[in-house]
Amino acid sequence: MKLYRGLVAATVEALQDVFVKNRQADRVVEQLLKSNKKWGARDRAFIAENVYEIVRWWRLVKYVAQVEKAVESDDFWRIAGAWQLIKPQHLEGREAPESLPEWPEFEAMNPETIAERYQEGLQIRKIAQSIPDWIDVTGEAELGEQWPAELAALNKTAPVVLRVNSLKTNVDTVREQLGTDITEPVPGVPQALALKKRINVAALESFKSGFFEVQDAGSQLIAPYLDVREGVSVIDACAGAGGKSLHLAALLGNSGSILSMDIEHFKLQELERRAARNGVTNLTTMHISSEKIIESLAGTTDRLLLDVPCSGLGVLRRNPDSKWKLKPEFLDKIRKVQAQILENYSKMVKKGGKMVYATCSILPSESEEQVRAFTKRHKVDWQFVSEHRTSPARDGFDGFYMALLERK
Ligand SMILES: C[S@@+](CC[C@H](N)C(=O)[O-])C[C@H]1O[C@@H](n2cnc3c(N)ncnc32)[C@H](O)[C@@H]1O
Repeated sequence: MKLYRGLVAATVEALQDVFVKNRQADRVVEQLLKSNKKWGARDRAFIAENVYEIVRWWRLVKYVAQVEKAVESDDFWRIAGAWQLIKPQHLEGREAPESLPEWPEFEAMNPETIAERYQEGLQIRKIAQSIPDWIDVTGEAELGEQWPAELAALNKTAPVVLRVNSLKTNVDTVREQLGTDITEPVPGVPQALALKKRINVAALESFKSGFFEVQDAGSQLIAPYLDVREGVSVIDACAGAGGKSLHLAALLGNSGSILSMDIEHFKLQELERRAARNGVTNLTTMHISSEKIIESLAGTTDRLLLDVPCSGLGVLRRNPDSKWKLKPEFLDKIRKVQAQILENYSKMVKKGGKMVYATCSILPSESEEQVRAFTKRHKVDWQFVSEHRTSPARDGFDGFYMALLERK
């Protein structure tokens, strides 16, 4: 395989944006690819793949390239070069150049030292699995023996999964449209279709017509967990851009009502666009501009979804850069926010109504323990019904937690 200087330079530029300018990897790649119309499909795939792979394996590649702290352009070139050399051993089916081109940036690089450093790095879990010390310590403390398997699974590339929109079509029709050779059903997740081959789904007419949304299979288990029945009222209080609100609307067949709320107004605007595309007619949005809004809705809803903000440690497969950006202080802070949301927002549920508390975290401290603490404080008015976890290691889904509670 031949390395092209322009493509490696583009990869280096993107990595600098992610690690020096602290920008989000998916935005950086999207913008970069838009900026050069001359790149063909293979060039684009090279840049996107290499940027995401290096971001995912950042600690390991830095170790191999002997870069302590990547600051200068030279550091990033060395990292990109080292990745080219270790990639075929590290990931199945990846091509690599036989040796690095004789570019000035690669002059001081010795392939033998790189191979030795790679073998050394593999002996140390936090380097081999490319994870910051504090996350490794937290994961082990909270998950014990299960941590190494989850950690390894979180470093795999996530599959693209679609949720077929039952308001407009059905799974068989979408399968036929996209091709039975590139789609497969996901056992236990009735509206899900996994893609066997990566395609640009957003460009498809069937996507633009609202026949499906992109949503991980684990995430697709959350809306059904709320046990909605035709005609009920639902509040989705941390609705974001509405992945689960849209699913709830489909489960309700547009009956009843859905109130989608969030503290970020721009996310609700995106939700409204998606709702229109999906043919949703039973949904309104409300921006949470103050706690008073929550108080004013006390005792008004049959069902409440609290898909709370969290560390995102269950979805690292999709957002590998977040492991480098996440800080322990944020985790402490977000646990307090989760407890407050559970405490204050649960008041919106009617007596006899139900609530789901959900996270996309693999950590019990953001999930099971929050629910245990809440039900302990609310023995009189809340009943724990059930809980479920999806596991990247066990199911191949993202790591979600969901608990169902009933108000007495
Ligand atoms: C896990 S995301 C929600 C994802 C969304 N439910 C979906 O399915 O696409 C959590 C959301 O909670 C919102 N949020 C953060 N703090 C909040 C608060 N105090 N009240 C309501 N929403 C909040 C964030 O803006 C974010 O959109």
